[in-house]
Amino acid sequence: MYVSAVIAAGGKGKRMNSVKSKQYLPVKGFPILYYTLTVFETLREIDEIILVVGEQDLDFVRKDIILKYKFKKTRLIEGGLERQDSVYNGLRSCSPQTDIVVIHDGVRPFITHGIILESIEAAKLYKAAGVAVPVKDTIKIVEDGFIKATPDRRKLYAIQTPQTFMYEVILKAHEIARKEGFYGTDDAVLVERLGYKVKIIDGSYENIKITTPEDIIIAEAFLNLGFGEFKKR
Ligand SMILES: Nc1ccn([C@@H]2O[C@H](COP(=O)(O)OP(=O)(O)OP(=O)(O)O)[C@@H](O)[C@H]2O)c(=O)n1
Ligand SMILES: C[C@](O)(CO)[C@H](O)COP(=O)(O)O
Repeated sequence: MYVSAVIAAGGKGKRMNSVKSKQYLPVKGFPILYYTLTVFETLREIDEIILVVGEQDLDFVRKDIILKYKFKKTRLIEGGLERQDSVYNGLRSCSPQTDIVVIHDGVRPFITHGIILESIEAAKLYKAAGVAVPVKDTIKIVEDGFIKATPDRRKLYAIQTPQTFMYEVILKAHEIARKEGFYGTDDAVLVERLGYKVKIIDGSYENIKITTPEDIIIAEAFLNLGFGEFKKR
């Protein structure tokens, strides 16, 4: 089986409120994206990495990340306006022999090899798999500033990445969504709406998506503690 990874790193990171996009912010001396790519570069089962970045960042990423850190499996391509557009560009750039594609956010550096491998195995069995964790808070549905409903927490999961699919399934789902003008905030929803059952596999509360400024402090603490694949040296 030929396994491609699509790493989505074409966002502007508006919620981070920083001049530089958040995937390039340094944590303990290295850009966040360096950590995420390192996890995938060092996993033998990943055959190629398609890294999707904003058009304005292509030269900088090629020189200051891919060449500088000698990432051998990574190919760089241009992203789109929304995350979904970036992932679609990534999917179209996968090698023709791709069987399975692992889609991951460039800003989730604490993913582990173990979880990625489980997601690949689940995609082989079920065609579609997403990593998720049970929500810790009680979630309310709110309308016009008032609580409308309180869904049963036992059924609520926070979806993460990687989300891993048989290649032809996710490519078709993206193409249909584009044709119909449907935009979702993850990739699983695009196959859900076609009737596929997406297998949930256990994620990790460490697999945070670096989104707002306090997440940088958390990421630094996680690195100091040797979380993810970044064991204490
Ligand atoms: N046009 C886009 C938008 C987002 N992403 C990527 O998708 C991942 C998850 O998105 P999110 O955390 O929302 O990132 P941003 O869109 O950059 O953040 P914000 O919504 O705060 O602007 C990130 O790695 C981001 O770089 C992307 O590849 N292309
Ligand atoms: C795909 C995702 O990581 C699942 O949690 C997330 O939805 C992407 O982030 P965004 O902030 O919604 O773009």
